[in-house]
Amino acid sequence: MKPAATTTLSARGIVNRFGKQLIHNKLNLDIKRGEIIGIAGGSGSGKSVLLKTLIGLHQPDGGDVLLDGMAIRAISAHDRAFAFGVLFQQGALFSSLSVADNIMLPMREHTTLQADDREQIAAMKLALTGLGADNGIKFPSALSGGMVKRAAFARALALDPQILFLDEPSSDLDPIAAAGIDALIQQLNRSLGITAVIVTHDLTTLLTICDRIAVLVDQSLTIDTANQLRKSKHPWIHDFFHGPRAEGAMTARKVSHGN
Ligand SMILES: Nc1ncnc2c1ncn2[C@@H]1O[C@H](COP(=O)(O)OP(=O)(O)OP(=O)(O)O)[C@@H](O)[C@H]1O
Repeated sequence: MKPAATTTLSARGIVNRFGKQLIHNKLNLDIKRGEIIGIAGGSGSGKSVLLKTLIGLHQPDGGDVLLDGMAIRAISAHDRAFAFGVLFQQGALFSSLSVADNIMLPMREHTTLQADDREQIAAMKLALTGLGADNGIKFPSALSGGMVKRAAFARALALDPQILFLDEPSSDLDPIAAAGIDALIQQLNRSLGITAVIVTHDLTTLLTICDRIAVLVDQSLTIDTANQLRKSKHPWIHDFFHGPRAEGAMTARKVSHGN
């Protein structure tokens, strides 16, 4: 059990709508420093829109997102780049740039680091994500799906962010590669104390590495530990945590946690 932590990112009364479609109805979320929090919910429930809102890429129709008490709309894109590292769903690497150049891009945009230092840092980030510095010269088209995720991970870590956001980090990966990504998130959280926010459908990720889970249902969030959410009487939450896939993931959790 981790010690009680302070809130780092706070969403207050978030409203998002597209035309007549209400996506978020005054939802609240407090992300604690150093936690791994999962965001789950049905397809189209608004998880990606929520993630974009949290990092300031989408301006909500109502409510505010605060980073350490400051409204993120008042924080410059430059400062946000240091606060948030983002791994987008498909990796979103630039295909015309090598892996190392992809990782160095945020450093070129947001720091005055010299080329030698940028290269050294890129090699370090590649090593940190288990990809190996020798993969830096490759282009994204030469990487497997798991390697793309790790390269995108290395880029998300380029500026040593305070909070790492991951949109479906293990989607399209085989179970072994997916477990490797989970282990990497956990390792970064334990060794660097990084806060991680993971949007995922992957029950194994949710049940084995997340301290808390925020479930997006009925345009709002229900947030708790997996054990408490498994007791929920809400039909969607109950079915999500008690379906055959959830029972398999619970078995994996018992093996890794012992409970
Ligand atoms: N820019 C946009 N304009 C109009 N509608 C949008 C826009 N972005 C998202 N939506 C709608 O908002 C809803 C939520 O989308 P979102 O991508 O956040 O869902 P999600 O929970 O991430 O889904 P999935 O799990 O399938 O990725 C969807 O109905 C989507 O069509």
